[in-house]
This record gives sequence, C-alpha cells and structure tokens, in this order.
Amino acid sequence: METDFRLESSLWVGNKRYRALLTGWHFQWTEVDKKNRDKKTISVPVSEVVGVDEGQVEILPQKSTEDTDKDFTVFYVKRSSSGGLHGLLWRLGRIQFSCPSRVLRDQWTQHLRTALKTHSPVRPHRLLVFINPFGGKKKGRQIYHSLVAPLFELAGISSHVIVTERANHARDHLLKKDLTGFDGVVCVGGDGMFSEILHGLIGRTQQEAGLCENDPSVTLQPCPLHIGIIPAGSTDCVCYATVGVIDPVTSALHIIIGDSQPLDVCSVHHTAALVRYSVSLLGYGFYGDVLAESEKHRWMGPLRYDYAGTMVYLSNRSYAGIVQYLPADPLLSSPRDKTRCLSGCSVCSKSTGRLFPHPSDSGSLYSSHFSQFSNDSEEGEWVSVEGRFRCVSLTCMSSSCPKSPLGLSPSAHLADGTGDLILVWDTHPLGFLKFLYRHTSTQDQFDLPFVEVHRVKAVRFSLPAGKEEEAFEETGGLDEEERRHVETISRNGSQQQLTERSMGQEIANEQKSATPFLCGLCCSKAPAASVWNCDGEILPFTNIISRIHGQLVRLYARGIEDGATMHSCSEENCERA
Ligand SMILES: CCCCCCCCCCCCC/C=C/[C@@H](O)[C@H](COP(=O)(O)O)NC(=O)CCCCC
Ligand SMILES: Nc1ncnc2c1ncn2[C@@H]1O[C@H](COP(=O)(O)OP(=O)(O)O)[C@@H](O)[C@H]1O
Ligand SMILES: [Ca+2]
Repeated sequence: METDFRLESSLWVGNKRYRALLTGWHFQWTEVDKKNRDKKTISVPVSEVVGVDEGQVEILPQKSTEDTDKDFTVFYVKRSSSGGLHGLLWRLGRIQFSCPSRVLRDQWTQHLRTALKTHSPVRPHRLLVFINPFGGKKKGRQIYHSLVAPLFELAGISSHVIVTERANHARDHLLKKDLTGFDGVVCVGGDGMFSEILHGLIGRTQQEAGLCENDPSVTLQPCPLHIGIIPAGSTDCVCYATVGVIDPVTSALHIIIGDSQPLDVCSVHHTAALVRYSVSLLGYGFYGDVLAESEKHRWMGPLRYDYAGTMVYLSNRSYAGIVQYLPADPLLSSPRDKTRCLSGCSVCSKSTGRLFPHPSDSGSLYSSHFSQFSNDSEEGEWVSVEGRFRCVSLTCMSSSCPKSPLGLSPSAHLADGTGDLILVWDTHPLGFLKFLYRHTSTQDQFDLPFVEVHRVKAVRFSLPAGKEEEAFEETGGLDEEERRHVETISRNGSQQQLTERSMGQEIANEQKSATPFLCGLCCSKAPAASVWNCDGEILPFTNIISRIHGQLVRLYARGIEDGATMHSCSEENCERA
C-alpha cells in the first residue's frame, strides 16, 4: 500500500527549496540547502491533513484563493503545548508549495486527496450542530461562527446549525427528527448540553433497536453517530477529559479529521425506570449540594460553582446511606495503579474485545447480575457498606476539568466498561478540605484514611431503613410533575425517561430545599438526605441503581495526548519540538 501513494519531488516554499515526500501514511517536507543537505523536516500523518487546495489559499480574515496554476496549499494539524498538566493544543497549520509545472501540481493535489480518502479515518461530511446560546459565558454562537464554522467550511463539511430555544430542544430533536445523512452531532456548550445530545442519541438508538432502556439488565446498542463537543460551558469536563484541553479550535480539528474515542456511559435507574445517563459525575452529598446551591446563582455563570462549593463546604454536611457495588475485575486495572488513560490506552483497547465479544459469545456481559441482582454470579459479588458519607461519587472517566486537572479519579479509563466509585466517609472539616484541595494538584486524594475508591461495574445507593420517608418529608417528597414523570416512565418506557427542566427552573428550586446548605452552620436539624448530581442535573430520586455500559457512545476525540511521550510530538509539526 505504502508504495501506491509514494510521490517525491523537489518543490519550493517561498524562496526555499524543499523535498516533499508522500507515502501512504505520511506527508513530509524537508528543507534542502544550497549544497543539497537536509535541514528541517516536518512530517504530518495523512490522517492529520485537513485539506488540500489548488493555488495560494488564505483563510483569514476569510477564505481567499490566489489561483496560481503551479501552487498548492496544504492545511494540517499542528500541535503546541497547552502549558498545563494536560493535553496539547491543536492549530491549523498551512504550507504553500510552488511546483515547477502545473502537471506536477495536479499530481500532488490528486495524490494527497487520494491518500486522504484511503488512509484517513472516516471523516464527517455532514454534521448536525446544536448551539446553546446560554451555556457558560454565553459565547456559544460567537465561538462557533468565528472559530469553528470557517474550519468546517475549509474541510468541506456541511453543517446544519440549530441554536437551541429551550432546554431539551436538542435532545427532543435527536429523539424525533429525521437524522438521515448526518455523520455526527456537534454540541456547542457545556456538560449539560453534551448530556442532552447523549440522551437524544442513546434514546434514539435504543428506540430503533427496539430495546428498553428502563431495564438495567439490557445490553444497550452503541450509538452509530459520533458526538463532537465544542466547549462553551461552565465545567466542560467531558471535553477536557477526552481531548485534554478546553479549546474550540482543537476540538473542531478533532471533528474534522474524524477522530473516534469510545466512551463508557452509566445508566441510572430508580425502581423499574431509567432516570438518566451519566458520564462525568454521579455524585451524592457534597457534589449534589453544590449543584443544588449553584442553580440558584446561574446568573454568576461558571463562578457559581466556586461560590456554591464554598457555601456547601461551610455547611459541613454528611449523609447516611447504604452503598452496594459490584467490583470490576481487579486483575485488569485499579483506580490506584497511578496510570493514566491517554490516547491509544491499552486498557481501553483490550476492553473492546471483552465488551463486544463475538455474537456467538452469549449476549450480555452483565445480564447475569442484573437480571437477579444476585450474589452468586461468576462475575463477582456485590459488596455492601453503610455509614455516613461526605460524598459518594461515581464516574465513568477521570472527569478532569480545569478546576481539577487530573480529575475526580485520575486513573479512571474512558472506555474500559467500568466506573470508579469514590466513598468519602464522614470526617472533620479540615480532612474534607484536604481531600477537596488535593483535586487541584497532583497529590493523591485517595491517600486519606476516610477515602475509598473502587473500580466497579454497577452501584446501588439507598437510604437506611426508615430514613427515606423522613428525607422526602423534608424535601416535600416528589412534586406532582415528578410523580407524573415516574408514572409515565413505567407506562411508556424509554421516551419519557428525562425529567423536563431548564436552567433556573422551578423544580431545581424545590429540590434545593433538600439541601439547606447553611443548616450545618445555623440550624439545629440537618436534612437526612442530599440530592444526586447527575452530570449537572439534579435527580428527583435518592435510591438509585446504576450500571456502566462500556463504550456506548463515540466522540470525535482521541483521548489525552501526552506531549512528553507522544510520538508525533517529537516530530516537527509540534511547536514544542
Ligand atoms: C478547595 C478547592 C476545592 C476544589 C474542588 C475541586 C473538585 C472538582 C471536581 C469537579 C468534577 C467535575 C465533574 C463534572 C461535572 C459536570 O457534569 C457538572 C455540570 O457541568 P456544566 O454543565 O458545565 O455546568 N458540573 C458540576 O457539577 C460542577 C461541580 C463543581 C464542584 C466544585
Ligand atoms: N436555549 C436554551 N435555553 C435554556 N436552557 C437551555 C437552552 N439550551 C440548552 N439549555 C440547557 O442549559 C443547560 C446548561 O447548558 P450547558 O451548555 O451545559 O452550560 P453550563 O455548562 O453553563 O451549565 C443544559 O442542561 C441544557 O439543557
Ligand atoms: Ca470507564
């Protein structure tokens, strides 16, 4: 194959002579001095060539072409350091070659285009884009139109753009409208917006496959459409944990070249109904209280979480609960093994075969547990713990974000079919502060006597006997809408699984009464229950069952590129090299 695409010529870039070489997988150009000695080489994998155009092409301030008949322009991915603990920024590189003849120019452009088609991953041609105009600092529209749309245009991607008019607009569109012809769905917004896309696509896929999402024992069908995230939200955890930086241009380039990163998803059920899906954080106690408090202060934008975090910390709360979990195979990986899930992660790659065995390998990986929730399965035994917790968190991935560059569970994997359960037992306020503070550095937040972390396949949480009613009395119980919601799920199945709520909606306020955050400081009686924070949405139930579904969706991403060890970073298309 390599030789089919081999093309080597002497070309000019300005007044410098270059030897350009295209093999099957790489395009490289080497500056040659007057004595014919090689100087600097830049090598770009064909999969990272964004596009090829005849003539001298500029894209800023807008696309323009000077149609010289011996020139061609190549656009490609160029890396530079993000300067932080995390991944690499991607930028659009551009190089204009002059050929000795038009024939040679045409040969180069044709060969490059053929190589792109053959050796590039499946690139999107048509995308459905949802922009949340109110996410984060409310710059979603501006970010998309000024930074992303010109790149999509350059790459020949056509996009259908919908600016959302209400919460769940994107989710409902994906559940009901014709999606024929789209290769992927892009959300411009934060984790809440991503969650809408996730629910819409998972729901749609199960609907079409005739599967019931309510039953945790059902092996769900992976979604055929990829999801792209252009970060424009408050936490942007899913983007940060899968790309390594919060940068719209980097994310747009991952989308354009059709990168593909599978992602585990956790389904959350209450009695016999699906409540929601989660990828980043299913958190009870501290994180639930922070979300409930932050919703009252949405006007603060992303700062609301800092404010709410401080207030909730000061409220010094802990909650009683029973946590049961089904451990994952400890021989495969551990949340304390100090590894990181990086681009090309071997733990995740090995998981693919395990998660999707040959069709003849009888069906569901987990069905034996979930059909009976019994202890006698060969997959392992449920473990049960009871006590008072500062927080109980489950995450399918590291959940790193700018606030916590290594995340809630730094060694968690994006696509290994497991989640990490973090139990923080009740402790004195300074101990809990230490735990929180360690999230902001490289110190091990699990190396504390009141913290446990377990790699799991499923988790159940319930309030201790007699506590649930008490808790619901305090929260006012389920309101009418939530009662209707539960009834509808039980009757109608998958399509009604979500509670309808938008930013600042009343329901959130009612749930907030479940977390009178300052009671620890000023009231005599503390509430018996917190609420669940499910990727930034408050759940209307306390007793839940959750299960990890391995690699249920795919993102236009490739995991975090570690600049220090990356192969292509030693090449000169990396600005740090
Ligand atoms: C003393 C310093 C304390 C710092 C604590 C840092 C801990 C940060 C861990 C953050 C994990 C974030 C997991 C992601 C959650 C998002 O899904 C959710 C919704 O995001 P968005 O839609 O963008 O609004 N964000 C949160 O729940 C915010 C949690 C903030 C906790 C302080
Ligand atoms: N047009 C809209 N009006 C109101 N709410 C919206 C709209 N579009 C999306 N939403 C909701 O806004 C919530 C937060 O959006 P997100 O983009 O995640 O921003 P942030 O990260 O700031 O929370 C999401 O849960 C989503 O359902
Ligand atoms: Ca995982």
